[in-house]
Amino acid sequence: MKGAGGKGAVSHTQSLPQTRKDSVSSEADRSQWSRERLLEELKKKEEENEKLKLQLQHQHDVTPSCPSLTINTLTHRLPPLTETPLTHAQVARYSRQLILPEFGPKGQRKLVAASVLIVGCGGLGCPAAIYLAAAGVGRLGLVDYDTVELNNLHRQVLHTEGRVGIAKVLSVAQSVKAVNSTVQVVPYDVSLTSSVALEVIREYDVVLDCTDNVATRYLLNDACVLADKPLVSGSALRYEGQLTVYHYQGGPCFRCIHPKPPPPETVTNCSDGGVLGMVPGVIGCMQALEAIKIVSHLGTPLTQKLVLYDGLQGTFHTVRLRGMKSGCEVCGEAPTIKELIDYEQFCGAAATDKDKGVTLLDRNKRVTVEEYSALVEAKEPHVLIDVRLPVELEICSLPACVNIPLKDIDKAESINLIQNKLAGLGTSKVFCVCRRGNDSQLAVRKLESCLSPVQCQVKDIVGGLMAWAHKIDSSVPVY
Ligand SMILES: Nc1ncnc2c1ncn2[C@@H]1O[C@H](COP(=O)(O)OP(=O)(O)OP(=O)(O)O)[C@@H](O)[C@H]1O
Ligand SMILES: [Zn+2]
Repeated sequence: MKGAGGKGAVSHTQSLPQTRKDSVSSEADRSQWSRERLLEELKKKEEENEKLKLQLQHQHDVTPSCPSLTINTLTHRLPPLTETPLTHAQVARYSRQLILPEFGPKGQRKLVAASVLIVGCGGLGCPAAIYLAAAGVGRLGLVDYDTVELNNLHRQVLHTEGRVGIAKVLSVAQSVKAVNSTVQVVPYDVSLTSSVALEVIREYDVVLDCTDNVATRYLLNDACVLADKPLVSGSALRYEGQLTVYHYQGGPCFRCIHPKPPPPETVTNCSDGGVLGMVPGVIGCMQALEAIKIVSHLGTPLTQKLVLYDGLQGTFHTVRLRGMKSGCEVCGEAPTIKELIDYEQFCGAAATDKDKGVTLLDRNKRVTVEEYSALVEAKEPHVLIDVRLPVELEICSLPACVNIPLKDIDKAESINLIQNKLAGLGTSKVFCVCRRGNDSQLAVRKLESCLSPVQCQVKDIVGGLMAWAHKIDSSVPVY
Protein backbone atom coordinates (compact mmCIF):
# COMPACT_ATOMS: atom_id res chain seq x y z
CA MET A 1 0.00 0.00 0.00
CA LYS A 2 2.83 2.36 0.93
CA GLY A 3 4.74 1.86 -2.31
CA ALA A 4 1.62 1.93 -4.48
CA GLY A 5 0.29 5.02 -2.65
CA GLY A 6 3.28 7.24 -3.54
CA LYS A 7 2.64 8.27 -7.13
CA GLY A 8 -1.15 7.90 -6.98
CA ALA A 9 -1.29 10.29 -3.99
CA VAL A 10 0.66 12.96 -5.90
CA SER A 11 -1.57 13.05 -8.97
CA HIS A 12 -4.63 13.14 -6.70
CA THR A 13 -3.43 16.17 -4.68
CA GLN A 14 -2.35 17.96 -7.86
CA SER A 15 -5.91 17.86 -9.15
CA LEU A 16 -7.36 19.49 -5.97
CA PRO A 17 -8.44 23.19 -6.03
CA GLN A 18 -5.74 25.54 -4.61
CA THR A 19 -7.18 26.98 -1.33
CA ARG A 20 -4.61 28.15 1.29
CA LYS A 21 -5.25 25.04 3.36
CA ASP A 22 -4.87 22.93 0.25
CA SER A 23 -1.65 24.61 -0.73
CA VAL A 24 -0.24 23.92 2.73
CA SER A 25 -1.31 20.34 2.48
CA SER A 26 0.04 20.06 -1.08
CA GLU A 27 3.39 21.38 0.16
CA ALA A 28 3.30 18.70 2.82
CA ASP A 29 2.35 16.21 0.13
CA ARG A 30 5.22 17.39 -2.05
CA SER A 31 7.71 16.94 0.76
CA GLN A 32 6.16 13.54 1.53
CA TRP A 33 6.50 12.72 -2.20
CA SER A 34 10.15 13.74 -2.38
CA ARG A 35 10.80 11.74 0.81
CA GLU A 36 9.20 8.70 -0.79
CA ARG A 37 11.21 9.21 -3.97
CA LEU A 38 14.39 9.47 -1.92
CA LEU A 39 13.45 6.32 -0.05
CA GLU A 40 12.81 4.57 -3.36
CA GLU A 41 16.23 5.74 -4.64
CA LEU A 42 17.84 4.52 -1.43
CA LYS A 43 16.17 1.13 -1.77
CA LYS A 44 17.42 0.84 -5.37
CA LYS A 45 20.96 1.81 -4.33
CA GLU A 46 20.86 -0.70 -1.47
CA GLU A 47 19.80 -3.42 -3.90
CA GLU A 48 22.60 -2.49 -6.31
CA ASN A 49 25.00 -2.51 -3.39
CA GLU A 50 23.88 -5.97 -2.35
CA LYS A 51 24.31 -7.22 -5.92
CA LEU A 52 27.82 -5.80 -6.15
CA LYS A 53 28.78 -7.32 -2.80
CA LEU A 54 27.55 -10.72 -3.92
CA GLN A 55 29.39 -10.37 -7.22
CA LEU A 56 32.57 -9.59 -5.32
CA GLN A 57 32.13 -12.72 -3.24
CA HIS A 58 31.43 -14.61 -6.42
CA GLN A 59 34.93 -13.69 -7.58
CA HIS A 60 36.27 -15.46 -4.47
CA ASP A 61 36.80 -12.32 -2.42
CA VAL A 62 36.31 -12.90 1.28
CA THR A 63 33.98 -10.41 2.89
CA PRO A 64 35.47 -9.85 6.36
CA SER A 65 32.03 -9.53 7.97
CA CYS A 66 30.86 -12.89 6.58
CA PRO A 67 33.81 -15.07 5.60
CA SER A 68 31.71 -18.23 5.52
CA LEU A 69 29.99 -16.96 2.38
CA THR A 70 33.09 -17.47 0.27
CA ILE A 71 32.64 -20.09 -2.40
CA ASN A 72 34.04 -23.34 -1.11
CA THR A 73 36.92 -24.60 -3.16
CA LEU A 74 36.25 -28.35 -2.61
CA THR A 75 39.85 -28.96 -1.54
CA HIS A 76 39.21 -27.31 1.81
CA ARG A 77 38.28 -29.98 4.39
CA LEU A 78 35.71 -28.96 6.96
CA PRO A 79 36.41 -29.43 10.68
CA PRO A 80 34.10 -32.00 12.32
CA LEU A 81 31.17 -30.74 14.39
CA THR A 82 30.81 -32.05 17.94
CA GLU A 83 27.84 -32.20 20.28
CA THR A 84 28.10 -29.59 23.05
CA PRO A 85 25.71 -28.35 25.78
CA LEU A 86 23.26 -25.69 24.56
CA THR A 87 24.18 -22.09 25.32
CA HIS A 88 21.64 -19.71 26.88
CA ALA A 89 21.33 -17.98 23.51
CA GLN A 90 20.48 -21.31 21.85
CA VAL A 91 17.94 -22.17 24.56
CA ALA A 92 16.27 -18.78 24.04
CA ARG A 93 16.28 -19.03 20.23
CA TYR A 94 15.04 -22.61 19.93
CA SER A 95 12.75 -22.63 23.00
CA ARG A 96 9.55 -23.40 21.05
CA GLN A 97 10.99 -26.63 19.64
CA LEU A 98 13.01 -27.47 22.75
CA ILE A 99 9.84 -28.02 24.73
CA LEU A 100 8.69 -30.76 22.34
CA PRO A 101 9.18 -33.89 24.48
CA GLU A 102 10.39 -36.12 21.60
CA PHE A 103 12.85 -33.52 20.33
CA GLY A 104 13.89 -31.57 23.45
CA PRO A 105 17.42 -30.28 24.21
CA LYS A 106 18.85 -33.67 23.20
CA GLY A 107 17.42 -33.38 19.67
CA GLN A 108 18.57 -29.77 19.41
CA ARG A 109 22.14 -30.66 20.47
CA LYS A 110 22.24 -33.33 17.75
CA LEU A 111 20.88 -30.89 15.18
CA VAL A 112 23.44 -28.22 16.10
CA ALA A 113 26.18 -30.84 15.68
CA ALA A 114 24.80 -32.04 12.32
CA SER A 115 25.66 -31.14 8.76
CA VAL A 116 23.23 -31.32 5.85
CA LEU A 117 24.10 -31.01 2.17
CA ILE A 118 21.44 -29.49 -0.08
CA VAL A 119 22.04 -30.21 -3.75
CA GLY A 120 20.01 -27.78 -5.87
CA CYS A 121 19.09 -24.29 -4.62
CA GLY A 122 15.83 -23.98 -6.56
CA GLY A 123 12.18 -24.65 -5.72
CA LEU A 124 12.90 -27.48 -3.27
CA GLY A 125 16.29 -26.31 -2.01
CA CYS A 126 15.11 -22.85 -0.92
CA PRO A 127 12.45 -23.94 1.58
CA ALA A 128 14.60 -26.86 2.77
CA ALA A 129 17.55 -24.53 3.42
CA ILE A 130 15.65 -21.86 5.29
CA TYR A 131 13.78 -24.30 7.58
CA LEU A 132 16.94 -26.23 8.40
CA ALA A 133 18.79 -23.00 9.14
CA ALA A 134 15.95 -21.56 11.22
CA ALA A 135 15.77 -24.78 13.24
CA GLY A 136 19.49 -24.52 13.98
CA VAL A 137 21.29 -27.11 11.87
CA GLY A 138 25.03 -26.83 12.55
CA ARG A 139 26.34 -26.77 8.98
CA LEU A 140 24.53 -26.33 5.70
CA GLY A 141 26.31 -27.19 2.43
CA LEU A 142 24.70 -25.65 -0.67
CA VAL A 143 25.44 -26.93 -4.17
CA ASP A 144 24.24 -25.31 -7.40
CA TYR A 145 26.00 -24.19 -10.58
CA ASP A 146 23.22 -21.88 -11.72
CA THR A 147 22.45 -18.17 -11.34
CA VAL A 148 19.16 -16.60 -10.27
CA GLU A 149 16.68 -15.83 -13.07
CA LEU A 150 13.55 -13.70 -12.88
CA ASN A 151 11.37 -16.73 -13.67
CA ASN A 152 12.78 -18.49 -10.57
CA LEU A 153 11.31 -15.97 -8.12
CA HIS A 154 7.73 -17.29 -8.10
CA ARG A 155 8.86 -20.41 -6.24
CA GLN A 156 12.55 -20.16 -5.33
CA VAL A 157 11.61 -17.94 -2.46
CA LEU A 158 15.03 -17.12 -0.98
CA HIS A 159 16.18 -15.30 -4.12
CA THR A 160 15.27 -11.64 -4.63
CA GLU A 161 14.82 -9.26 -7.55
CA GLY A 162 18.10 -7.60 -6.63
CA ARG A 163 19.93 -10.92 -6.94
CA VAL A 164 18.96 -11.85 -10.49
CA GLY A 165 22.18 -12.90 -12.24
CA ILE A 166 23.93 -13.87 -8.99
CA ALA A 167 25.02 -17.44 -8.12
CA LYS A 168 22.07 -19.22 -6.48
CA VAL A 169 24.28 -20.64 -3.72
CA LEU A 170 25.34 -17.15 -2.68
CA SER A 171 21.79 -15.86 -2.77
CA VAL A 172 20.56 -18.71 -0.56
CA ALA A 173 23.60 -18.35 1.73
CA GLN A 174 22.82 -14.68 2.18
CA SER A 175 19.14 -15.34 3.04
CA VAL A 176 20.03 -18.18 5.40
CA LYS A 177 22.62 -16.06 7.23
CA ALA A 178 20.08 -13.26 7.64
CA VAL A 179 17.74 -15.65 9.47
CA ASN A 180 20.34 -17.52 11.51
CA SER A 181 23.89 -16.17 11.56
CA THR A 182 25.03 -19.04 13.80
CA VAL A 183 24.64 -21.64 11.04
CA GLN A 184 27.83 -22.45 9.13
CA VAL A 185 26.99 -22.06 5.46
CA VAL A 186 29.25 -23.65 2.85
CA PRO A 187 28.33 -22.64 -0.71
CA TYR A 188 29.65 -24.73 -3.63
CA ASP A 189 29.07 -22.89 -6.89
CA VAL A 190 29.70 -26.01 -8.97
CA SER A 191 27.88 -28.63 -10.96
CA LEU A 192 27.87 -31.83 -8.92
CA THR A 193 29.61 -34.35 -11.16
CA SER A 194 31.17 -37.77 -10.71
CA SER A 195 34.58 -36.19 -10.17
CA VAL A 196 33.55 -34.07 -7.14
CA ALA A 197 30.41 -35.68 -5.68
CA LEU A 198 32.03 -38.14 -3.25
CA GLU A 199 34.48 -35.56 -1.97
CA VAL A 200 31.64 -33.17 -1.07
CA ILE A 201 29.12 -35.73 0.17
CA ARG A 202 31.58 -37.40 2.57
CA GLU A 203 31.72 -34.16 4.57
CA TYR A 204 28.00 -34.27 5.46
CA ASP A 205 25.67 -36.40 7.59
CA VAL A 206 22.60 -36.25 5.32
CA VAL A 207 22.10 -35.30 1.68
CA LEU A 208 18.98 -33.65 0.21
CA ASP A 209 18.30 -34.20 -3.48
CA CYS A 210 16.62 -30.95 -4.54
CA THR A 211 17.68 -31.21 -8.19
CA ASP A 212 15.65 -31.51 -11.33
CA ASN A 213 17.27 -34.06 -13.65
CA VAL A 214 17.59 -37.81 -13.84
CA ALA A 215 21.37 -37.97 -14.35
CA THR A 216 21.97 -36.08 -11.09
CA ARG A 217 19.47 -38.30 -9.25
CA TYR A 218 21.46 -41.44 -10.19
CA LEU A 219 24.74 -39.69 -9.39
CA LEU A 220 23.50 -38.62 -5.95
CA ASN A 221 22.08 -42.07 -5.26
CA ASP A 222 25.27 -43.92 -6.11
CA ALA A 223 27.44 -41.38 -4.28
CA CYS A 224 25.25 -41.65 -1.15
CA VAL A 225 25.40 -45.47 -1.24
CA LEU A 226 29.20 -45.44 -1.73
CA ALA A 227 29.67 -42.84 1.02
CA ASP A 228 26.96 -44.51 3.16
CA LYS A 229 24.81 -41.40 3.66
CA PRO A 230 21.02 -41.17 3.80
CA LEU A 231 19.50 -39.43 0.79
CA VAL A 232 16.28 -37.42 1.21
CA SER A 233 14.81 -37.21 -2.25
CA GLY A 234 12.11 -34.75 -3.32
CA SER A 235 10.48 -33.77 -6.59
CA ALA A 236 7.68 -31.48 -7.74
CA LEU A 237 5.97 -30.79 -11.03
CA ARG A 238 2.77 -28.95 -11.90
CA TYR A 239 0.57 -29.48 -8.79
CA GLU A 240 2.14 -32.71 -7.53
CA GLY A 241 5.10 -33.65 -5.41
CA GLN A 242 6.88 -36.77 -4.14
CA LEU A 243 9.16 -37.50 -1.23
CA THR A 244 11.11 -40.47 0.11
CA VAL A 245 14.34 -41.36 1.95
CA TYR A 246 16.81 -43.67 0.19
CA HIS A 247 19.58 -45.82 1.60
CA TYR A 248 18.68 -45.49 5.25
CA GLN A 249 17.97 -48.06 7.95
CA GLY A 250 18.14 -50.95 5.48
CA GLY A 251 15.69 -49.37 3.04
CA PRO A 252 16.08 -49.39 -0.75
CA CYS A 253 18.16 -47.00 -2.80
CA PHE A 254 16.91 -45.16 -5.90
CA ARG A 255 18.45 -47.84 -8.13
CA CYS A 256 16.65 -50.65 -6.26
CA ILE A 257 13.37 -48.99 -7.33
CA HIS A 258 14.50 -47.63 -10.72
CA PRO A 259 17.30 -49.86 -12.07
CA LYS A 260 17.00 -48.32 -15.55
CA PRO A 261 16.66 -44.61 -16.36
CA PRO A 262 13.48 -43.49 -18.14
CA PRO A 263 13.70 -42.62 -21.86
CA PRO A 264 14.79 -38.94 -21.93
CA GLU A 265 11.80 -37.88 -24.05
CA THR A 266 9.39 -39.05 -21.31
CA VAL A 267 10.88 -36.71 -18.69
CA THR A 268 9.13 -33.35 -18.25
CA ASN A 269 10.72 -30.42 -16.41
CA CYS A 270 9.18 -27.39 -14.68
CA SER A 271 10.20 -25.15 -17.53
CA ASP A 272 8.03 -27.14 -19.97
CA GLY A 273 5.40 -28.64 -17.67
CA GLY A 274 5.00 -25.72 -15.25
CA VAL A 275 4.81 -25.80 -11.46
CA LEU A 276 2.90 -23.90 -8.78
CA GLY A 277 5.46 -22.60 -6.26
CA MET A 278 3.76 -23.90 -3.11
CA VAL A 279 4.12 -27.51 -4.27
CA PRO A 280 7.96 -27.58 -4.12
CA GLY A 281 7.48 -25.40 -1.03
CA VAL A 282 5.56 -28.20 0.71
CA ILE A 283 7.95 -30.94 -0.45
CA GLY A 284 11.10 -28.90 0.36
CA CYS A 285 9.81 -28.31 3.92
CA MET A 286 9.13 -32.04 4.28
CA GLN A 287 12.67 -32.81 3.09
CA ALA A 288 13.99 -30.50 5.83
CA LEU A 289 11.80 -32.34 8.36
CA GLU A 290 13.08 -35.75 7.23
CA ALA A 291 16.67 -34.49 7.59
CA ILE A 292 15.95 -33.29 11.13
CA LYS A 293 14.25 -36.62 11.98
CA ILE A 294 17.36 -38.48 10.79
CA VAL A 295 20.00 -36.39 12.57
CA SER A 296 17.99 -35.94 15.78
CA HIS A 297 16.68 -39.55 15.87
CA LEU A 298 13.09 -38.39 15.85
CA GLY A 299 9.94 -40.18 14.68
CA THR A 300 9.86 -42.63 11.77
CA PRO A 301 11.81 -41.64 8.67
CA LEU A 302 10.23 -42.13 5.26
CA THR A 303 12.45 -45.05 4.34
CA GLN A 304 10.84 -47.60 1.99
CA LYS A 305 7.82 -45.30 1.79
CA LEU A 306 6.87 -42.78 -0.87
CA VAL A 307 4.69 -39.77 -0.04
CA LEU A 308 2.58 -38.54 -2.94
CA TYR A 309 1.20 -35.02 -2.58
CA ASP A 310 -1.61 -33.78 -4.80
CA GLY A 311 -1.82 -30.03 -4.37
CA LEU A 312 -5.01 -29.63 -6.38
CA GLN A 313 -6.90 -32.19 -4.33
CA GLY A 314 -5.07 -31.25 -1.14
CA THR A 315 -4.30 -34.90 -0.44
CA PHE A 316 -1.32 -36.92 0.74
CA HIS A 317 -0.95 -40.63 0.05
CA THR A 318 1.83 -42.83 1.36
CA VAL A 319 2.67 -45.96 -0.61
CA ARG A 320 5.00 -48.70 0.52
CA LEU A 321 8.01 -49.20 -1.73
CA ARG A 322 9.71 -52.54 -2.44
CA GLY A 323 12.61 -53.25 -0.09
CA MET A 324 16.30 -53.27 -0.83
CA LYS A 325 17.01 -55.39 -3.92
CA SER A 326 19.69 -58.04 -3.37
CA GLY A 327 20.64 -57.73 -7.05
CA CYS A 328 20.87 -53.91 -6.99
CA GLU A 329 23.91 -52.82 -8.98
CA VAL A 330 25.07 -50.39 -6.32
CA CYS A 331 23.65 -51.43 -2.93
CA GLY A 332 23.01 -55.15 -3.59
CA GLU A 333 24.93 -58.21 -2.41
CA ALA A 334 27.39 -58.19 -5.31
CA PRO A 335 27.50 -54.59 -6.51
CA THR A 336 28.99 -53.90 -9.92
CA ILE A 337 29.09 -50.13 -9.43
CA LYS A 338 31.98 -49.52 -7.07
CA GLU A 339 32.84 -46.04 -8.21
CA LEU A 340 30.88 -43.22 -9.82
CA ILE A 341 30.21 -43.61 -13.53
CA ASP A 342 29.29 -41.26 -16.40
CA TYR A 343 25.65 -40.52 -15.53
CA GLU A 344 24.87 -38.41 -18.58
CA GLN A 345 25.87 -41.34 -20.76
CA PHE A 346 23.98 -43.82 -18.56
CA CYS A 347 20.78 -41.73 -18.78
CA GLY A 348 21.27 -40.54 -22.36
CA ALA A 349 20.49 -37.04 -21.10
CA ALA A 350 22.38 -34.02 -19.73
CA ALA A 351 22.67 -33.40 -15.99
CA THR A 352 20.58 -30.26 -16.34
CA ASP A 353 17.01 -29.46 -17.29
CA LYS A 354 18.06 -26.46 -19.34
CA ASP A 355 16.83 -26.70 -22.89
CA LYS A 356 19.82 -27.14 -25.17
CA GLY A 357 17.83 -27.09 -28.44
CA VAL A 358 17.90 -30.06 -30.79
CA THR A 359 18.30 -30.26 -34.56
CA LEU A 360 16.20 -33.10 -35.96
CA LEU A 361 15.48 -31.76 -39.43
CA ASP A 362 17.61 -30.91 -42.44
CA ARG A 363 18.07 -27.22 -43.15
CA ASN A 364 15.78 -27.39 -46.22
CA LYS A 365 12.92 -28.42 -43.92
CA ARG A 366 13.36 -25.39 -41.69
CA VAL A 367 12.94 -21.61 -41.97
CA THR A 368 14.54 -19.00 -39.75
CA VAL A 369 12.36 -16.37 -38.09
CA GLU A 370 13.79 -13.81 -40.53
CA GLU A 371 12.78 -15.97 -43.50
CA TYR A 372 9.30 -16.55 -42.06
CA SER A 373 8.91 -12.82 -41.35
CA ALA A 374 9.80 -12.00 -44.98
CA LEU A 375 7.28 -14.55 -46.18
CA VAL A 376 4.55 -12.96 -44.03
CA GLU A 377 5.50 -9.46 -45.29
CA ALA A 378 5.22 -10.76 -48.86
CA LYS A 379 1.72 -12.12 -47.99
CA GLU A 380 2.65 -15.60 -49.23
CA PRO A 381 -0.30 -17.91 -48.59
CA HIS A 382 0.49 -20.60 -46.02
CA VAL A 383 -0.89 -22.42 -42.98
CA LEU A 384 0.84 -21.77 -39.65
CA ILE A 385 0.32 -24.44 -36.99
CA ASP A 386 1.18 -23.60 -33.40
CA VAL A 387 1.81 -26.95 -31.69
CA ARG A 388 1.90 -25.66 -28.10
CA LEU A 389 -0.76 -26.21 -25.44
CA PRO A 390 -3.79 -23.85 -25.69
CA VAL A 391 -2.79 -22.21 -22.37
CA GLU A 392 0.51 -21.13 -23.93
CA LEU A 393 -1.32 -19.34 -26.73
CA GLU A 394 -2.95 -17.23 -24.02
CA ILE A 395 0.55 -15.90 -23.27
CA CYS A 396 1.50 -15.08 -26.86
CA SER A 397 0.97 -16.28 -30.42
CA LEU A 398 1.61 -15.29 -34.02
CA PRO A 399 -1.29 -13.91 -36.07
CA ALA A 400 -3.51 -16.32 -38.01
CA CYS A 401 -2.06 -19.47 -36.48
CA VAL A 402 -4.07 -22.67 -36.04
CA ASN A 403 -3.54 -24.31 -32.66
CA ILE A 404 -3.04 -28.06 -32.87
CA PRO A 405 -1.08 -29.37 -29.83
CA LEU A 406 1.75 -31.76 -30.72
CA LYS A 407 -0.01 -34.74 -29.16
CA ASP A 408 -2.99 -34.25 -31.50
CA ILE A 409 -1.11 -33.36 -34.67
CA ASP A 410 -1.41 -36.76 -36.39
CA LYS A 411 -5.06 -37.35 -35.49
CA ALA A 412 -7.47 -37.71 -38.41
CA GLU A 413 -9.41 -34.51 -37.56
CA SER A 414 -6.16 -32.49 -37.40
CA ILE A 415 -5.04 -33.77 -40.79
CA ASN A 416 -8.50 -32.96 -42.23
CA LEU A 417 -8.35 -29.47 -40.79
CA ILE A 418 -4.90 -28.83 -42.29
CA GLN A 419 -5.94 -30.21 -45.70
CA ASN A 420 -9.08 -28.03 -45.73
CA LYS A 421 -7.08 -24.93 -44.81
CA LEU A 422 -4.54 -25.64 -47.55
CA ALA A 423 -7.27 -26.18 -50.12
CA GLY A 424 -9.06 -22.97 -49.02
CA LEU A 425 -5.87 -20.90 -49.42
CA GLY A 426 -4.75 -22.72 -52.57
CA THR A 427 -1.31 -23.44 -51.16
CA SER A 428 0.81 -26.41 -50.14
CA LYS A 429 2.93 -24.59 -47.55
CA VAL A 430 2.66 -25.54 -43.87
CA PHE A 431 4.81 -24.10 -41.10
CA CYS A 432 4.97 -25.45 -37.57
CA VAL A 433 5.91 -23.28 -34.62
CA CYS A 434 6.36 -23.94 -30.90
CA ARG A 435 8.03 -22.18 -27.99
CA ARG A 436 11.70 -22.89 -28.71
CA GLY A 437 11.77 -24.93 -31.93
CA ASN A 438 12.00 -28.49 -30.60
CA ASP A 439 8.38 -29.69 -30.65
CA SER A 440 7.84 -27.98 -34.01
CA GLN A 441 10.45 -30.30 -35.55
CA LEU A 442 8.68 -33.34 -34.08
CA ALA A 443 5.44 -31.99 -35.53
CA VAL A 444 7.02 -31.72 -39.00
CA ARG A 445 8.15 -35.34 -38.77
CA LYS A 446 4.69 -36.51 -37.73
CA LEU A 447 2.97 -34.50 -40.45
CA GLU A 448 5.37 -35.79 -43.09
CA SER A 449 4.27 -39.32 -42.28
CA CYS A 450 0.57 -38.39 -42.62
CA LEU A 451 0.56 -36.01 -45.58
CA SER A 452 2.02 -36.71 -49.01
CA PRO A 453 4.82 -34.37 -50.19
CA VAL A 454 2.66 -33.54 -53.23
CA GLN A 455 -0.11 -32.30 -50.97
CA CYS A 456 2.13 -30.15 -48.84
CA GLN A 457 5.59 -29.06 -47.84
CA VAL A 458 5.97 -28.85 -44.07
CA LYS A 459 8.70 -26.81 -42.41
CA ASP A 460 9.40 -25.69 -38.87
CA ILE A 461 10.39 -22.25 -37.61
CA VAL A 462 13.87 -22.40 -36.08
CA GLY A 463 13.93 -21.27 -32.43
CA GLY A 464 10.14 -20.86 -32.31
CA LEU A 465 8.35 -17.99 -30.63
CA MET A 466 11.28 -17.20 -28.38
CA ALA A 467 13.51 -16.57 -31.42
CA TRP A 468 10.68 -14.46 -32.88
CA ALA A 469 10.54 -12.41 -29.65
CA HIS A 470 14.32 -11.91 -29.60
CA LYS A 471 14.93 -11.23 -33.28
CA ILE A 472 11.72 -9.95 -34.88
CA ASP A 473 9.21 -8.57 -32.40
CA SER A 474 10.27 -7.57 -28.89
CA SER A 475 6.64 -6.95 -27.92
CA VAL A 476 6.17 -10.74 -27.76
CA PRO A 477 6.70 -11.80 -24.12
CA VAL A 478 9.47 -14.29 -23.35
CA TYR A 479 8.48 -17.13 -21.01
N1 LIG B 1 24.30 -31.65 -11.07
C1 LIG B 1 23.91 -30.53 -10.48
N2 LIG B 1 24.79 -29.80 -9.76
C2 LIG B 1 24.43 -28.66 -9.16
N3 LIG B 1 23.18 -28.15 -9.21
C3 LIG B 1 22.26 -28.82 -9.93
C4 LIG B 1 22.57 -30.03 -10.60
N4 LIG B 1 21.47 -30.47 -11.24
C5 LIG B 1 20.50 -29.57 -10.98
N5 LIG B 1 20.97 -28.57 -10.19
C6 LIG B 1 20.22 -27.40 -9.70
O1 LIG B 1 19.04 -27.86 -9.07
C7 LIG B 1 18.09 -26.79 -9.08
C8 LIG B 1 16.72 -27.37 -9.35
O2 LIG B 1 15.78 -26.42 -9.05
P1 LIG B 1 14.59 -25.97 -9.99
O3 LIG B 1 14.21 -27.01 -10.95
O4 LIG B 1 13.54 -25.44 -9.07
O5 LIG B 1 15.28 -24.71 -10.72
P2 LIG B 1 15.55 -24.29 -12.24
O6 LIG B 1 16.19 -25.39 -12.99
O7 LIG B 1 16.27 -22.99 -12.14
O8 LIG B 1 14.11 -23.98 -12.77
P3 LIG B 1 13.45 -24.06 -14.24
O9 LIG B 1 13.35 -25.53 -14.54
O10 LIG B 1 12.12 -23.41 -14.05
O11 LIG B 1 14.36 -23.33 -15.17
C9 LIG B 1 18.53 -25.79 -10.12
O12 LIG B 1 18.90 -24.58 -9.52
C10 LIG B 1 19.73 -26.48 -10.80
O13 LIG B 1 20.72 -25.56 -11.20
ZN1 LIG C 1 19.92 -50.24 -4.42
